[in-house]
Amino acid sequence: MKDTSALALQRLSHVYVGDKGASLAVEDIDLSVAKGEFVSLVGPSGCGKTTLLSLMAGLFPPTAGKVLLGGEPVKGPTPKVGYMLQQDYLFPWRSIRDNAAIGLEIQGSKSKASMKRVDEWLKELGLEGLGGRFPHELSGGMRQRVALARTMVTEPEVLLLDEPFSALDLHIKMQLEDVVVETLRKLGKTAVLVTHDLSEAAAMSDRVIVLGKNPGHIRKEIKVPDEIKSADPITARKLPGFQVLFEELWAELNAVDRKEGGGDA
Ligand SMILES: Nc1ncnc2c1ncn2[C@@H]1O[C@H](COP(=O)(O)OP(=O)(O)OP(=O)(O)O)[C@@H](O)[C@H]1O
Repeated sequence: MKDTSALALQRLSHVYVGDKGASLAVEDIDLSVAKGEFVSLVGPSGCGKTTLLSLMAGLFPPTAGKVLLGGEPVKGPTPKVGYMLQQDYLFPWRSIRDNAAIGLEIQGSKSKASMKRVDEWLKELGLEGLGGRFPHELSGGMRQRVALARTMVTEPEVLLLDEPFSALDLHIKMQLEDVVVETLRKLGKTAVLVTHDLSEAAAMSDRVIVLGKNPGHIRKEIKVPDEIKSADPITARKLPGFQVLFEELWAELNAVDRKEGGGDA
């Protein structure tokens, strides 16, 4: 039967081979993400979160198992998947508008119509009138908005978010979490977030996957209650059930640490 999820990992394992021999990073991971769903991956350092995102993005093939995107095997990087990272990687010599258009250039789809889309995204993300400025003239939060515009302009189906807010001040980070959730919900996009911040995972997600390590594996899946996941992340944190959810995640991560000598969450 054809897999109908937006993104699926099936019996996925990955072994890194280097000078010091082979090491099993993740083993036997099964995960299905539905279209429009927001899933977070949390777990101790070294449990394989970035490895999983890289495999989802098709940056390298898994040692065993499959990654499916819309039911089709991922064979390499594809424009259907967008990536947002902790660093914004804006080019300092390019204007904000030209930075936001870089994905289009790489795809060879830069045109008058697609540049109109760039302008619309800059406006949508609160950057109207700043297209002619340069990255050094913008704050960290605004630069991450440009990075989000650059990603959204290429119209990916799935967004992979690798700690994109971790370098930002708390209130900027919370504002941006809201912007990302609102944008993805409006367009029905699918997202997978890697974060060390349990509050962020709880406030943004429909589902949180807690990973264990040695090798990386799925330890527990925690569904976010409806009242929390239907609120925006800032409001979600104020709801009575939020603390309960946070405590559940906290207890689970501490259990990983006790069992596996975890490292930072
Ligand atoms: N290129 C590589 N070569 C060899 N081993 C690697 C490589 N990349 C990652 N690993 C190992 O694979 C395991 C998973 O690493 P990964 O970076 O995916 O974990 P992580 O959960 O993202 O960690 P962190 O939270 O610290 O970013 C670790 O044991 C790591 O040392």
